[in-house]
Amino acid sequence: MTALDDRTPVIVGVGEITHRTKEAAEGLEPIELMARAMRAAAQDSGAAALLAGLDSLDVVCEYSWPYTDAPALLNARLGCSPARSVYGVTGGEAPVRYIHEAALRIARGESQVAAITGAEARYTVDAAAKLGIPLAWTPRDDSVKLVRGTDICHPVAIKLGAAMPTTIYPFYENAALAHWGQTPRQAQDESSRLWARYSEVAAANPYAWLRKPFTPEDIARVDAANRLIAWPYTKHMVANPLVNMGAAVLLTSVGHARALGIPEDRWVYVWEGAAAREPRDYLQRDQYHRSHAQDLVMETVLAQVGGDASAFEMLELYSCFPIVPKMARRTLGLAPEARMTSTGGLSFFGAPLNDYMTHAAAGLVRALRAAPKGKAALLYGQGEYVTKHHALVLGSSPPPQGLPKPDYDVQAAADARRGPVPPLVLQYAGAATLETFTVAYGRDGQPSQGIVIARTPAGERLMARVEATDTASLKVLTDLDRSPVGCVGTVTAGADDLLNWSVS
Ligand SMILES: CC(=O)SCCNC(=O)CCNC(=O)[C@H](O)C(C)(C)COP(=O)(O)OP(=O)(O)OC[C@H]1O[C@@H](n2cnc3c(N)ncnc32)[C@H](O)[C@@H]1OP(=O)(O)O
Repeated sequence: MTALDDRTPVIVGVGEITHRTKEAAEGLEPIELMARAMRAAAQDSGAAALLAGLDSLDVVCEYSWPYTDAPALLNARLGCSPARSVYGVTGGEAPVRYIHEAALRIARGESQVAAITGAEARYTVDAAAKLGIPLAWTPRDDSVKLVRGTDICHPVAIKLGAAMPTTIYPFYENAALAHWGQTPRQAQDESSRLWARYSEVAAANPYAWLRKPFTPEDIARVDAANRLIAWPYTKHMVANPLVNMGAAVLLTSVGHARALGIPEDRWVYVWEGAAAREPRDYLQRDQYHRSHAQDLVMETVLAQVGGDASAFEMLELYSCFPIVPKMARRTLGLAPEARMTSTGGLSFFGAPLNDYMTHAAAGLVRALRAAPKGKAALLYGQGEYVTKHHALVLGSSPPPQGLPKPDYDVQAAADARRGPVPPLVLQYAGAATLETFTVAYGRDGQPSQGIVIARTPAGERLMARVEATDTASLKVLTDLDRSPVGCVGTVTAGADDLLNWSVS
């Protein structure tokens, strides 16, 4: 057996905090949640000296209470002075990338102790705002630029109210179920069963926000407590950002872990990974029934463990909306009833925006420590609007291939799979075939409008509204027994320079 390279990166400490208070005055600000998670991670490693030697810090981009300089505030709270202190960019996959890149820096000998941390406190922030209670926290800095859908999406999508994740992911759901030959009812059944299993995991996770198992019926049934958000997703099928949560992951090298006396039963190894992205503007994509970037990332990590997903003892497949793990599990060749989370998912564990995957990493680390030697786990995060994909293989034993490979980018292979992108037209009248769609609902449970992406007979793409008063078209869009994708409607000029689509 070859000796283990001292530069081999290992995760040695994980920490999480979930602060489930209803009292705004008791709420902890995000920087404090991060500080507590970092201290918990150091304690978890068993080496108090670990934080003193921190040389690299990544703070996951935070939205609920923006700070002028979050890394500096955190370092001051912890008494650390890492040479590399970076505030992240938006994206739910970001923690996976930061862990991967921290491991590569350690393998290159550029870093000895690295931390990834993040937190959100939107539950408290929103509760305090509703009650008009000022929060005695570090002053927030609203001049900090936070990327929103309106910075990313095409102007026509913004005008149509389709620049939010809750509207965009249903475009993929509705296109994919038609492509897979499912009826909407079958797809809804798959989503609610899948989500029920995520909720069971959350129920057993002490850090989860909603610690109760939900049945598939609870998740799919539309009622006052579980209103439709955007067809076909109910409130229980979408990520819950109203949480107070923080998490941290600490990495070091095998050599340094030994020097600090960190016991081997704390070590979890970083094996390999892959990343790719879709065009940021979703109207510039070739179709909506799959993500080439996700496919390539999944295929690459599958090949890294020998081509059979059963090699993953446990998985975390990102779960902001059911379509993301539903697509990923098909590419991995997993059975519908496979367990795809160790955390509980963004609807039930909770969705601290960009930071869910730091919690997911913590959960997988704990699970791998308890697993037999030689086992692998898959950590897959996704960001923006089915846009950024990053997967990382962790292991309970040293990586079989030696130090992790520096190049994890599979972008060129993903791009090579793309078909032609249809030109977008903003003015059009006549027949148009439905490519995909959603229906947005108000708080009263009534549809506020349908939003469709359709193709002209010349193959151009357009985006149009279905008026709330066009009940015949909305009935076709929400028929559970027949997908409307592929059906031909008529486009006419509508209000605000936008187009209307209606069933012919
Ligand atoms: C790459 C990515 O990760 S993309 C994903 C990005 N994240 C998202 O898009 C978040 C999507 N979700 C949401 O925006 C919100 O959950 C919404 C808008 C659907 C619902 O939020 P609200 O309108 O504020 O909720 P509402 O007023 O109906 O109910 C509030 C209560 O429901 C809870 N709640 C809010 N959302 C959810 C949810 N998705 N699931 C379960 N409970 C929820 C709140 O915590 C609150 O609980 P309380 O009664 O204990 O105080």
